[in-house]
Amino acid sequence: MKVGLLGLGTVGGGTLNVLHRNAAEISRRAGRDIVVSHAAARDYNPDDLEGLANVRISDDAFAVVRDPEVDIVVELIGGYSPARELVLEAIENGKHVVTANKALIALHGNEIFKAAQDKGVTVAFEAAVAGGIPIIKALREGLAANHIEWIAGIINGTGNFILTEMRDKGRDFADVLKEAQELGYAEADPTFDVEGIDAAHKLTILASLAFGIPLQFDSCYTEGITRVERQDVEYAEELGYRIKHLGVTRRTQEGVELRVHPTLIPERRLIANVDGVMNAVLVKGDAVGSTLYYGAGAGSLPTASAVVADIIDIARTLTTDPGNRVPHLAFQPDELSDLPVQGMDKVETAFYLRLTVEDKPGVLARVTGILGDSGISIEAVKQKEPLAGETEVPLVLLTHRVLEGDMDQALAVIEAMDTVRSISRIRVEYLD
Ligand SMILES: NC(=O)C1=CN([C@@H]2O[C@H](COP(=O)(O)OP(=O)(O)OC[C@H]3O[C@@H](n4cnc5c(N)ncnc54)[C@H](O)[C@@H]3O)[C@@H](O)[C@H]2O)C=CC1
Ligand SMILES: N[C@@H](CC=O)C(=O)O
Ligand code: NA
Repeated sequence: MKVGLLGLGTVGGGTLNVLHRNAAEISRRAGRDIVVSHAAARDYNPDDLEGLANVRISDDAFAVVRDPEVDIVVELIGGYSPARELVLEAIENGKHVVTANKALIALHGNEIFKAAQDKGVTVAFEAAVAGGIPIIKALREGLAANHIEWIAGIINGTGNFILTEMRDKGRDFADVLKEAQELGYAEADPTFDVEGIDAAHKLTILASLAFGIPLQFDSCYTEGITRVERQDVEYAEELGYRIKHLGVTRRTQEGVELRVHPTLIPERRLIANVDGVMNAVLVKGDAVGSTLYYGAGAGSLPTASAVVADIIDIARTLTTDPGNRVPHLAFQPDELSDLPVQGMDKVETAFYLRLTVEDKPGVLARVTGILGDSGISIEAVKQKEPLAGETEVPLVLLTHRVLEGDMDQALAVIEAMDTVRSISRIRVEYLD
């Protein structure tokens, strides 16, 4: 089976190397030899690549998707365009597609899967979510018996690497991000990682697979890690929590929650201890209960592992009737439902609040009084010592669960107090 490879960077290079190194084992699994015959890349480093001898390489990606010899196009160039046009043309030419491009799937997946279905080809995207972890396989196949209740995951390796290094070694945000870029973890535009956009792409995909809904990236609430301060990490730890960047999607009475944001998690939870570039996804199904999937969320070989697994899957089902293949979004395409994504004001979580207040008597009583008036009860309070020479003190509160709309109202009143300088808030999830 002949593969046309688009992109020879971190993931493309890893894919070429894994196909070369493990060729015999892969052939035994797939039932046929799988070879890269044609590749396109604007730039690549031949010293990092194995098995180049029989590969035709140019910088023309469209020549690959138009090559009649190519059976599968593997898109690893990233971005929206020309990735979308390349994938659609590959499908139109009757080729199967494998991609690691979560941005492409989250925004254009509905169009791409429709085109693939019409043409009877497969578009596989295991590497697009949580890198090497076979989470898409788990959701589409392993958990197919379940009514999925919720998913919560650390699904951006770069962000988790940054938070971990800041916490463990006190390193500077920009310095750790630079290292993540050098290690090949970060997106071409790293604001996608640190502003939560990459995690939102992945969560959008997970929600569709879990609940049988069309991809709706525009409705995902997205908050990144850039506003997490070191003192929040420290105070959270004093309270027995870790701060993780989490994607959460939950089925509710009214629809689904779809949200990506920093989150306090009790430190006793396994997922609170997932560090560095590792990812983890917790899935709660009604029959199976909670299941947890852990592994490298980014990097050359871990991501290539998922890409190559998809190629093998396609090789195994080449002769299967297209209608009998596993559906792209886990549910039969004519069975997708239109559950609405709920507004954040309807989401219920506990909250960590850090207020910077004037060090005066009565401020704490007034703050807790306002929260109480909105029906928000408090689990813990810590009033910190003022820093040397300062007249302002941090006031840290942990609340019980509350509707976000009620919290917004209470915080608007607290913010207006002349003794309150600033407020930061982080949602808290117990994940049970
Ligand atoms: N780096 C990682 O750990 C992971 C990356 N991904 C996804 O995999 C895809 C590839 O990412 P990386 O390998 O990190 O990127 P990269 O920047 O290392 O490699 C991109 C490759 O595509 C080539 N390229 C770009 N535009 C091209 C064009 N128009 N025509 C021909 N070649 C072109 C570049 O020359 C380079 O060889 C992206 O969609 C990314 O989101 C997914 C999971 C993990
Ligand atoms: N930039 C992404 C790469 C994998 O999807 C990440 O850091 O998780
Ligand atoms: Na994966």
